[in-house]
Amino acid sequence: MLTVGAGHYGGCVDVARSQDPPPVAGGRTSVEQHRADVAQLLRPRLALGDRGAVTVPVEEAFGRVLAADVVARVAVPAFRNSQMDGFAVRSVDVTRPVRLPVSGEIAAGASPGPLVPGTAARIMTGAPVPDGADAVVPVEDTDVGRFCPGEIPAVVGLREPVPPGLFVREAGSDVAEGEVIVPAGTLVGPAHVAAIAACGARAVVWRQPRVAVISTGSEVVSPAAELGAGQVFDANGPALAAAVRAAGAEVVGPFRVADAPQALGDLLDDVAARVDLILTSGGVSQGAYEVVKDLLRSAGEVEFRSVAMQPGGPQGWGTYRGTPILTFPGNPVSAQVSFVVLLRDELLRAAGLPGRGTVRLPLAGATTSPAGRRQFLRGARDGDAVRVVGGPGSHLVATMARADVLIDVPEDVTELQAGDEVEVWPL
Ligand SMILES: Nc1nc2c(c(=O)[nH]1)N[C@H]1C(S)=C(S)[C@@H](COP(=O)(O)OP(=O)(O)OC[C@H]3O[C@@H](n4cnc5c(N)ncnc54)[C@H](O)[C@@H]3O)O[C@H]1N2
Ligand code: MOO
Repeated sequence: MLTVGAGHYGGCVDVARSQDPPPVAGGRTSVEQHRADVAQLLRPRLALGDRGAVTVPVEEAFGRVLAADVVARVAVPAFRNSQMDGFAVRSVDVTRPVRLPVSGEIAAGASPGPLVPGTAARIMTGAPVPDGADAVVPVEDTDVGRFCPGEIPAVVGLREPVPPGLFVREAGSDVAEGEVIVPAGTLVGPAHVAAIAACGARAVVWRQPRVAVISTGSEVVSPAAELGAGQVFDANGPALAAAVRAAGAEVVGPFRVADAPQALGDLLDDVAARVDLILTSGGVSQGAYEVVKDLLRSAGEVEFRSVAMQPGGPQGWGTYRGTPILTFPGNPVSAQVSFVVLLRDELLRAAGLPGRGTVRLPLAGATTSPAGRRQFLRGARDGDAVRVVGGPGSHLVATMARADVLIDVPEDVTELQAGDEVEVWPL
């Protein structure tokens, strides 16, 4: 007899099969019901304001929600400076066309002394306007015409009277020192990053949810390894880690663990205390070595059920030592679809980010779908319509990379024609 099972298992581990949920319609739970159960599990534990605040450098503030007002550490501009490359003058010296001697040059970054009355100083954009000067005449409006490096003209001819304040940017004209520049609760975007940086401030943001990502399976090896017989590269760890990050959360891991309950238990014990959510893939169907199901049935408060969706049918949800845990099926398309349909919006919400939503689009061509399962077909936008990409198989991980949406086909729909409207989830 050929025996090549997981050596970590003894005989048949028929642990508490009676814990299976009572069957609902067709023995499966609807996607809506499971989404609602996942939301009920996660929302109280992942509330944005409950995770504590952290101070981060401005470079790390993008995409985070401010837990406190950001206050300007300096005024902006911090000093009176020139808005143009030109000549700094006293407006009282230029009430009519005049020629003024050029008394010096002020480049950006300089710290000039006061302007000698009755003279002009060559000045560059952003350079401090010297005390005494109250206006800047752009070089192209003078008889100098344009600047050359190191060649300071002796005299400049100014053709028109100059009003006070011309092309001078006053200190604090954008924001005053101590002013609130971005209020608490703001989702930090690029313009906020610029404002926070320009004011020399740091950002106090809500800590991101921390999610441990665990791939299970004795056949699963690092994508950097050589592939042995019967092995597969770990696609789920990297994929779920990327998806978690894209949804505004921090990743702990990703980890890989063999079909060995003791090893998985040790890893869960280690991560449970330091994350807000544990995400596993694999080990939840009907095989002899379903490490996740077998361990968590006895050691955790986790329920397993069959959800009426494909891919992503076998699902578990609950807690492990008080930490929420979701167990996704191992097929790589199933794991990714599970994330999009069940978890993505919850993580986005926990990070204070908007959900991705769905849209309705017409199908570019006819397709079929099995009865009784809500299908999440891979699709690609095609002009104003959407077309199916590849087949329904949940192992088609490389094909999925050509898709940019999931096409949601309801349980009772078995045939769709070109032009029929379908619900579409963006990937
Ligand atoms: N008798 C039954 N068998 C299966 C059923 C069923 O209802 N009855 N359900 C099928 C469905 S649907 C799914 S989905 C899978 C789920 O299985 P598991 O969650 O136990 O996952 P595994 O068996 O560990 O792996 C499934 C498949 O995916 C590959 N895999 C796993 N992890 C990774 C990874 N990190 N990266 C890449 N590929 C991975 C693994 O090698 C298997 O090929 O069960 C069906 N069976
Ligand atoms: O439900 Mo499984 O996730 O079909 O492939």
